[in-house]
Amino acid sequence: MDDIRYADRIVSADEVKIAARKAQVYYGTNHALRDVDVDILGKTVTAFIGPSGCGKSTFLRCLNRMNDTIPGCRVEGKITLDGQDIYDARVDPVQLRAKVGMVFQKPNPFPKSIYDNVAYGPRIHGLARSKAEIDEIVESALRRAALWNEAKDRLSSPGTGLSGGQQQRLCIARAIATSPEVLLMDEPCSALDPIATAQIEELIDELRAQFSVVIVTHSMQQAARVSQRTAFFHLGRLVEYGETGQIFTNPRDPRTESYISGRIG
Ligand SMILES: Nc1ncnc2c1ncn2[C@@H]1O[C@H](COP(=O)(O)OP(=O)(O)OP(=O)(O)O)[C@@H](O)[C@H]1O
Repeated sequence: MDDIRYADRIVSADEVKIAARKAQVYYGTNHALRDVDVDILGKTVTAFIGPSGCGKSTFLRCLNRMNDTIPGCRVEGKITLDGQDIYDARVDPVQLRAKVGMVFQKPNPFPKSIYDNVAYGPRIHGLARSKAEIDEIVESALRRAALWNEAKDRLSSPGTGLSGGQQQRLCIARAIATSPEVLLMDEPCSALDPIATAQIEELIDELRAQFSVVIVTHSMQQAARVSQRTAFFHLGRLVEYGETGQIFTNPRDPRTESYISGRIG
């Protein structure tokens, strides 16, 4: 892949983790997302912002083929992970989702113990040969999700018994237990209070040392706090994509300017 020339800098093809070219999404006859071209970089937090219904979550779900599970939804164009077409018939979506994990808006732990929530992925993907190895993965994922201290004495208690913020960190631990390369987060803090939100934001910043993180958020303050790159979507199109500081202080497109100054949205 050739290097990519942006207005603000040249990005080496090695830095690109996920690339989309002319991505389209249809829900039946509704052409919800049009001609999206974007390069998501490795070890970077990328925020997707834009008014309600502009297609942020739809595009996020393209990146690990979660749209496959929606009846009537069709994706066209090309999306690659490390240069490999993720929509190729040979790609197993379950394996893909182990590499491109996802955390949803509402914490959704399985009705299982805290331990089993985290051990689930490594077990189904055969990532451990012994109980001791699974124990290690569970501890390490809970530590990285900043939940170990609160959970270590109650690993066999139900995950659903945790507070909302703890449940969301459990879902992050579950997603990172399979050692993904990319973590997709769809408004991960919208159901949380300010303290839990701050904990998740701190965690996102730490996770970027290991993963590419893509976060959909309605909060421009959150996008400005946690991300290095921001993509602004409007009416099913990617209008502008660049360094977060530039998007918020010096947007190039008038639609981005209107949105960040509160005139549309
Ligand atoms: N499961 C679905 N079935 C049918 N249409 C859908 C589905 N999900 C989204 N859409 C449509 O696709 C378009 C984009 O929606 P999407 O949820 O991706 O936007 P969004 O920017 O994430 O919105 P919000 O910020 O409100 O979550 C909308 O027209 C929406 O009605």
